[in-house]
Amino acid sequence: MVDGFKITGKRALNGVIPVSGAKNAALPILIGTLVEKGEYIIRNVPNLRDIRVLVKLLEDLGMTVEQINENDYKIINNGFRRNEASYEIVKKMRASFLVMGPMISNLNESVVSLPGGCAIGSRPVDLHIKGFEALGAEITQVHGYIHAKSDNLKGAEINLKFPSVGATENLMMAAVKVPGKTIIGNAAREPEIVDLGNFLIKMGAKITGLGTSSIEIEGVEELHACEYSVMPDRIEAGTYIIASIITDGELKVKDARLDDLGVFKSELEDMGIIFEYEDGNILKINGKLESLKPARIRTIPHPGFPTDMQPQMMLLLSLVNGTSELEETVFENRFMHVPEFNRMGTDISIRHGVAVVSGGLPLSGAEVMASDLRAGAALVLAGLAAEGTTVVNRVYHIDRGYDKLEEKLNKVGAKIERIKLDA
Ligand SMILES: CC(=O)N[C@H]1[C@@H](OP(=O)(O)OP(=O)(O)OC[C@H]2O[C@@H](n3ccc(=O)[nH]c3=O)[C@H](O)[C@@H]2O)O[C@H](CO)[C@@H](O)[C@@H]1O
Ligand SMILES: C=C(OP(=O)(O)O)C(=O)O
Repeated sequence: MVDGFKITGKRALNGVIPVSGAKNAALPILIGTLVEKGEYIIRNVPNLRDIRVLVKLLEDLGMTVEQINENDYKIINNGFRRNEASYEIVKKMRASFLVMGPMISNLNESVVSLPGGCAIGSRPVDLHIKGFEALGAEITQVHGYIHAKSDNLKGAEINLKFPSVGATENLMMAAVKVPGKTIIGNAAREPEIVDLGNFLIKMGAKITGLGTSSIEIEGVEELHACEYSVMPDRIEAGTYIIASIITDGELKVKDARLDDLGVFKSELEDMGIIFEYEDGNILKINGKLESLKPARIRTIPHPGFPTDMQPQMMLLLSLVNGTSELEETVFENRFMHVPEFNRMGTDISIRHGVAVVSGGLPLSGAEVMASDLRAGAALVLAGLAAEGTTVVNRVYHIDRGYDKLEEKLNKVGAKIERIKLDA
């Protein structure tokens, strides 16, 4: 049996929904505590399945992890206990592969399992590996594991073929203690990279160019532990912004930083949404679903439209009158939600990597299946907007990345019940 959500649709949502710490910043920052010995306090960590998996991995590598209260962790790094990150843990979460950067910088030899693909794409790690090699690591691959010898690293100029978020983060963590200057060209510019970089700078790292496509790192011999608070989750915020638009009532979102969402803000404004901040950090979202215009959007790395908002955006577009188009350019297989949406009454077809959405049809509740994290979140949104009852199966995908999703939505008027279902 697995957990599912039973959602009663068409309820008005009112009040303020809070945004938790960002999964995609908390994961690399917690992994960043492997870079140097000491006692760290990491605050605003979301309560997620992925965080629990990572804590197991950090403990397995020798760290002492104490959850001092719901969202704050103390991590004591007294050095690595072992030099291998096993498949058993890495297979559960791709971000675990980011331990390789700190391992390479601290251990002469290390072994990390290859993460494997997932529903949205094959997701290779060749760019991470090429970068480590440029820093002087000797890499071999045996039985699904990457073995690295890294006793003689030095700064290098690395040009990424694609601005990979994970490769940029892994290479930053590998390079901060490597002698000499490392330049990461065509680096990812996502806000989570900036958050990780600021954490490393707080530890004493010398990094410039964060948020640009050229990151320069001047290696230092030693860093020090620090206290750090993780940024708010921009994808969670975007998901609740869409929840607000597609439901009746006046749902506001607390700690939604629109600037972190790249062109998401201007795309919604072009469709007819007007954003307004109240009391500094409460976002009010104005605009009637019936009067919004359709859109043509393509996902591209930040500051382009975020791929992690694509399924939720598609759901919104399916409720807007007219024909919209959504092109996915970051992951080759991120349209698994389309047949599930269509089971609920949407008219979406995929032509050459572009989803063509004939919007404005009413949704009716159905039994649907989450294939991955954001597809799952988008199906919950569909359930909120649909007539009748929707049952979303396999919500373990959603639990990976949304802190208390049903609890937060129920507090503002939704009716979502966690139930047990056959997988
Ligand atoms: C934990 C985390 O932060 N996850 C985010 C991170 O994933 P992740 O770090 O895995 O995403 P990347 O930016 O690395 O991947 C983007 C694209 O590059 C390809 N690629 C990547 C690395 C590589 O070595 N070779 C290669 O070909 C991938 O297959 C994918 O098609 O950024 C993605 C893109 O914004 C987001 O959707 C994920 O939510
Ligand atoms: C794809 C995502 O995450 P991950 O890289 O952890 O699979 C996501 O957050 O939407």
